[in-house]
Amino acid sequence: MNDASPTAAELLVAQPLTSRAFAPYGTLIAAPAGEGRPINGGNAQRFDLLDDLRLDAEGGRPMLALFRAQARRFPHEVSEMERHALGSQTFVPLGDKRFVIVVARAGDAPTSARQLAAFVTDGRQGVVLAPGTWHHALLAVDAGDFAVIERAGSGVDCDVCLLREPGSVRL
Ligand SMILES: NC(=O)N[C@@H](O)C(=O)O
Ligand code: NI
Repeated sequence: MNDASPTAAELLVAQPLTSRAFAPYGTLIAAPAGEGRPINGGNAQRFDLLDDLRLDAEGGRPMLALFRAQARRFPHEVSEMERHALGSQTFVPLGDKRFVIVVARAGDAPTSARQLAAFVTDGRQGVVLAPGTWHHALLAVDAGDFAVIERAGSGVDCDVCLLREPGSVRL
């Protein structure tokens, strides 16, 4: 008889998103401090943020999508993760909209929620998920629109894994 007590389901606590903590999974997007480069006769400032979005592998093309997300209820179940092996996926809130991002490093599929990390944005931050980073589908804290930039190609670039040991994530 197996006398090992069943392990309690992992409850992930979403940590404030920082560049350093998110580095294994991708890139944090935030408006830089200070002034941008004056453009348009000084009527605007330009901030060049990223020029390495990985979107063209195997004939891929950049896709700009709009996700009109409903607010999720937290704690939220985490039992299914996905990855886009051929391209990055970028999420940028339109307006002050927080979201939770649950991730695992690219590579072998995670099997347990214990292998995951969870972050919550400050409402203005966005993220670029590096190609192959395992992640939960968008978990909006605040309902609203998100600009999403990803690779569009001939096939569907989305591998899904079901966690043998699921968990949940809370704010
Ligand atoms: N399904 C879809 O387009 N969205 C996911 O890739 C996601 O990460 O939210
Ligand atoms: Ni995705």
